[in-house]
Amino acid sequence: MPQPTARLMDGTALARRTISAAADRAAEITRRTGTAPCLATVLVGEDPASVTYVRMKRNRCEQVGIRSLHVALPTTASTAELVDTIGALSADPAVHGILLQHPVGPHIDERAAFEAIAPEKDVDGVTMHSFAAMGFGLPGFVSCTPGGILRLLDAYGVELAGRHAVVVGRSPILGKPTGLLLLGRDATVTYCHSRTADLPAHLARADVLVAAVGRPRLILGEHLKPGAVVVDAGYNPGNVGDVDFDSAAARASLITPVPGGVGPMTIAVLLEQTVHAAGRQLGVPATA
Ligand SMILES: Nc1nc(=O)c2c([nH]1)NC[C@@H]1CN(c3ccc(C(=O)N[C@@H](CCC(=O)O)C(=O)O)cc3)C=[N+]21
Repeated sequence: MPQPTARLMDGTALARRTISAAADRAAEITRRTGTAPCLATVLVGEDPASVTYVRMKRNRCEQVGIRSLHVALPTTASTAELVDTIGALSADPAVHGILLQHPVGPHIDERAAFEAIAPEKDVDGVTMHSFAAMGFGLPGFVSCTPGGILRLLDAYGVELAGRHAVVVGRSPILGKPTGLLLLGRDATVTYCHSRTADLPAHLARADVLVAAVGRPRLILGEHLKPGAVVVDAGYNPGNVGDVDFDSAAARASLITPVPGGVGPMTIAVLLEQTVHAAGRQLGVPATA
């Protein structure tokens, strides 16, 4: 029996457009102030996936005219050292945005480290200040992956108001803020997580499903409501998502691929927020 095939939500193409606009804005800021926007990236330890992600972000920065300043700390760094490092970047007028790559290792108080990021430099949307703004629906920096997810849904005309969105995962920088943003757009939001009883019963009721749990191919086509919109925000080793793409694509109406879906949009939002932060700190108001 031939199955309808979902349309792809192409994160690579949307990211290219978003990044090109950010590059124009970065050039304008540099031209008017003589100072290029600057993102500081902070990495603790040498986890190979984290090293790769940070390198990707820095390469992308350089391509669009954002300077990047990298701070690598050893795995043995203490919370106090990390907080001091981030505090110094927060106070440095040459730095406009700060990204602390997650995870930082179990011996570090990650929340304390994130909170050392000055709110006006929190271009990764990880501080309590940014989280509260997301919750209240106020302007501010959004968590990059959740922000990228909303941009994808908007670009493909996905209606959110009144629809049932199911978020699988509740991590502080991914699942939880994604639910807040969806709620802010008047979706009816259900969070599922490791303690959820009968996950399939919730999945079957999702008009919009966001998988953000980090369990390879947890979600199968048979779990989906026919015609569901499926966003795979899972990042697992080897570029494998949380959704079993082939079976899900046979049942969904729209779906993000991995790679080429949410990942590129995460970086696009980071760059966009970095140039926005730089524009404000350097006193170059947005023209458009
Ligand atoms: N503070 C913090 N903020 C983050 O935003 C953050 C983080 N920590 N820790 C790790 C995760 C992971 N992450 C990704 C970003 C882009 C791709 C991405 O662009 N992936 C490409 C594939 C890349 C390839 O080809 O290897 C894609 O999906 O098409 C993936 C994963 C951001 N994260």
